Amino acid sequence: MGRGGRRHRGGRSQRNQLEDSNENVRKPLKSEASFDSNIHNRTWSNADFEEYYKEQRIVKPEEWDTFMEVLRKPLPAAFRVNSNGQFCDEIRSILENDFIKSLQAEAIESGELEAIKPLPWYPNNLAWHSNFSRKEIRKNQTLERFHEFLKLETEVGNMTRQEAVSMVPPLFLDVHPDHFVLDMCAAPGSKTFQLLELIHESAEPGSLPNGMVVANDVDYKRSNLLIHQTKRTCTTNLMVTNNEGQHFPNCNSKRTLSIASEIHHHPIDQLLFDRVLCDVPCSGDGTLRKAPDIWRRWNSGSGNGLHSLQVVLAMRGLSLLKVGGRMVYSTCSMNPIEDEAVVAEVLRRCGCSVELVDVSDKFPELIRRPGLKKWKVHDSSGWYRSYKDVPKSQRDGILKTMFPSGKSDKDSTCGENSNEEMASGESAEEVCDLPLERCLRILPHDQNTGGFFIAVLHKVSPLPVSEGAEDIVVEESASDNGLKPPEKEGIIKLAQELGGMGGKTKVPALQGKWKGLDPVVFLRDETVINGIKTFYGIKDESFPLHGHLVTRNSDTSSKGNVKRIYYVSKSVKDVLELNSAVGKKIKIASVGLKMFEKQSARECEANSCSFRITSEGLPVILPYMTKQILYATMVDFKNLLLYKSIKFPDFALAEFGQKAAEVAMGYCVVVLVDGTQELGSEAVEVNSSTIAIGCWKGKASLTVMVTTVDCHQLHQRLSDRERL
Ligand SMILES: C[S@@+](CC[C@H](N)C(=O)[O-])C[C@H]1O[C@@H](n2cnc3c(N)ncnc32)[C@H](O)[C@@H]1O
Repeated sequence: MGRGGRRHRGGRSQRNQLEDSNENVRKPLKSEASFDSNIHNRTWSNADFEEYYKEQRIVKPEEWDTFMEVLRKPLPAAFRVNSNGQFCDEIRSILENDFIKSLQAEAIESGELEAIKPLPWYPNNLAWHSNFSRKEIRKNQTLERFHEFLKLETEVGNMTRQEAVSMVPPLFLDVHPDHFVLDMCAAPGSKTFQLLELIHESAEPGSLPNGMVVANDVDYKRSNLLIHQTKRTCTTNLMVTNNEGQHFPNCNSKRTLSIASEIHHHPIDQLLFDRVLCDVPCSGDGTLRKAPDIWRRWNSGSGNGLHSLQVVLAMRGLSLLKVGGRMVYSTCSMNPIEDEAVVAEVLRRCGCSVELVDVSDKFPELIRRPGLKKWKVHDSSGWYRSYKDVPKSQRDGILKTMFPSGKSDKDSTCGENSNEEMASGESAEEVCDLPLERCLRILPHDQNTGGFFIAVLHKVSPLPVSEGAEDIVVEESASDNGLKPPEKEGIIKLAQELGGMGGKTKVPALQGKWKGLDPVVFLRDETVINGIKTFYGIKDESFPLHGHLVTRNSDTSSKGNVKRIYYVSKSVKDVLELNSAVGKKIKIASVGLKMFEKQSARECEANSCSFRITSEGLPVILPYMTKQILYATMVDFKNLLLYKSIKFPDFALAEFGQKAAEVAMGYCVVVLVDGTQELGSEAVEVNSSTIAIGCWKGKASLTVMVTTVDCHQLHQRLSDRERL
């Protein structure tokens, strides 16, 4: 059984928010309805924008008109087939063999060559581009079947709508299943979803990868979207946190990773990550085609205002990265102040310890441009070629790190070609001497997408002490905030250094309390754990529950206040165990996979276990269950999906009705047998194609515990299979 299939349930409104939320721009979420009604009143131009990017020469003059023309066109829809989804192959085949052909006529009518096509640079035909915008797909009658297909498969978690360019950063991160990955600014979670897919790649049903993903975002509401979105991956290897990325706390690790820790004789290892995705908040003008309201509010100040936050986020990412690890820095802005200037500053600060990786041979079908080496800085007073031209009055908003040389008038040395004064007294244009051409800029007219910027960084050695937060060990102590004085000083010093760049960086705020979030606690109630094990026939040696179950409620007393129990992988368990003290600083919004949910007392009459298995938990635990399993033929299975509740004598196969009547009251699993399996066999032969649903065995009937939309989708999929 895959992890992505048929377990998505969730309110319509939250789903809409997910789809509508501009994944890249910091702005309030808004409804699609208002987007549609306002779209015609919008101005699809901005003189300042045009002046700015002409001056920055992000495209050649002869390309300018095409660049602007494409920017004013609605963004074509793009979507991904979830690679861990149970029906991944079937869905890809429907796209390749059915929709490519059936939508062709419509494409020709609209003057396009093809209606949908796989993105050539995305592996295994799993990401698709449509030449129709999302609005066209919704409104066009001929596209109705395709729209319904997209809607249903997205709703049940088999597909994800995601901007094509937003799919790029995880690809360059090169994630393996045993990697510890930090997604620093993760919400609403499209890229986290991809990272989880990579972590789970090629895992057998029920086997959990060694790696994990920590998905962090400062915004609590947006984190909830992420939690909702990633639920469909059915992963036990995820921790969602709510910290400021630039102050992401140091955590303890069992691994002995850091050479630095030996050199500095640190008493404990610090948790460092194999991969870091630093997809920072940005001005977002690469998303103009999707969010045309940006035309109206665009100005050069937005990028300038975000530059220092972007630098400190990237620096913290690098300090949390293991030596030998890789970090991808990305924005959906085309602005060099948020892009190349940030990368250049990070490289300057890190010296030889960090390299900008040349990825020009990777994903060659992805059309990209090299990063800029020259750019200027602009504010409401005009253009500056060099920091020394910036009047004192403007130096609060314009920082030296925004310029290609990163130097102020004091530290600029004479004779460097980049800083020679022109005869007129005006500074010469600066040229950055770092290999910024290794960065990638994707422009909308390159391949009919949004705009995006990516830099791939490799950590060669520990960061210089002045920059590396990994050199600051944080341990709990009796002091009020848990920091020993010298270490506290270290953090303050770091913050001051970072703040010294002109940004408004504040000293890390230590969270003594959980600020509205219940603490994560390990479930130690033997009665509950043994009850679950006995009822479902789970053996600790095959699927350990002890130490892997957590709750969000500290009261696990017999009064039974625990309502939901989450299962965490070994990787997440280790991090949680070692950081229960640090946990006061990490705000954990969600951890692991919701595996068991409490039934109401009435539902549990005569039932020895008051916890049912959740839809998202079932694929993970099913291979290890030896009790409460029923095997149904296709007819009875489909009838269950269709009628939702069936009395025991009414099943097509009397033997199945009989078995259903005999199983213990409460939650049970109905597995579809493929004709070769014995109806009465004890253990489930689970493989990636096993189809199973959770049901409730009552006094006289069996009732499915799956949402209507999931039942509908599964019924349709099985009917399609029978037809073929
Ligand atoms: C470009 S969006 C991230 C998109 C996300 N990676 C995805 O693929 O869905 C930037 C995110 O950064 C978050 N953010 C802003 N400031 C932050 C900070 N200081 N630390 C962590 N996250 C921050 C915003 O809430 C926003 O969700």
